[in-house]
Amino acid sequence: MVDIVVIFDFDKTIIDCDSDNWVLDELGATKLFNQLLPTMPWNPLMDRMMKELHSQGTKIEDIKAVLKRTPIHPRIIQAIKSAYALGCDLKIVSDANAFFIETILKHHGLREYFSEINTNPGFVDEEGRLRIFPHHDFTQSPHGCHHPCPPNMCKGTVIERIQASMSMKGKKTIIYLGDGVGDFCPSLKLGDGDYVMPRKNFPVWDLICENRRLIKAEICEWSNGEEFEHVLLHVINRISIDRNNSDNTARLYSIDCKLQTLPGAAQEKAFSHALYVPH
Ligand SMILES: Cc1ncc(C[n+]2csc(CCOP(=O)(O)O)c2C)c(N)n1
Ligand SMILES: [Mg+2]
Repeated sequence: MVDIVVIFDFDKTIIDCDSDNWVLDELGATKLFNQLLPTMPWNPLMDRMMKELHSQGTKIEDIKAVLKRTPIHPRIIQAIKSAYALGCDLKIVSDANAFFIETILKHHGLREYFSEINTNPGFVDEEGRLRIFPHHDFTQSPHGCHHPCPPNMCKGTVIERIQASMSMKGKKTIIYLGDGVGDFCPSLKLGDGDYVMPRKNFPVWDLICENRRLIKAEICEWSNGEEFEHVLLHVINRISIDRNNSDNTARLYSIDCKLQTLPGAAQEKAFSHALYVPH
């Protein structure tokens, strides 16, 4: 049994673009988006853009078709399946939205590999319009984090909640993968024994390099789909081997304690036997 939780960012980590920009570009809405961006926060603007597209006749099926074409590296799909098969608990923490993420994951048959998706709510309303809301409602109160987190989501707060639930379930190690400035705060929350996998030459990697002393987790960088798979599976293997070694040490120690109560010849016989007993 592996007790590892793997937490993935989504945009530019699982998929190879920013999903919001991908959808707006593909539907020809980028110009209006850029005009309005100086006047509105990101989430309300995405919601507004979906309203504009809806009123111009864009259907949910058109948005889904664009999402299904989102670039994703085949080795990343395989890495997710392998990490799951090795017994890891997989979760997503993303500043994209639930509709985009779920549509893309379902298209690749990946939805059921994840036990949790923490992101901005996104759903289709009764008029067939996609609505997008902030994960954290910053109009009520700021989330209060001083790290470079967007106003609608502090991923560090999400990680702290996951850490609290892990300690109740006896899960021990986090592997966190991300690329953006919003992935720095959760990286700071990781402890000794955890792993952070920043995407090399992306904003979170720069922040981690500049603040190495603040990071308690082991840092394992990656830059493309092949490295994502290779590094992630290597880290999972290493944790499993370390865990087995410490379990074996504990088991041999307990055998040793029992043997010391036996007389000499019986001790030797029992010890050679004990080493070959499969567990
Ligand atoms: C002030 C401000 N600027 C930009 C954004 C939007 N934003 C930044 S990175 C990103 C992709 C995140 O997906 P992931 O977390 O999966 O990488 C998005 C949607 C924002 N919320 N606030
Ligand atoms: Mg990202």
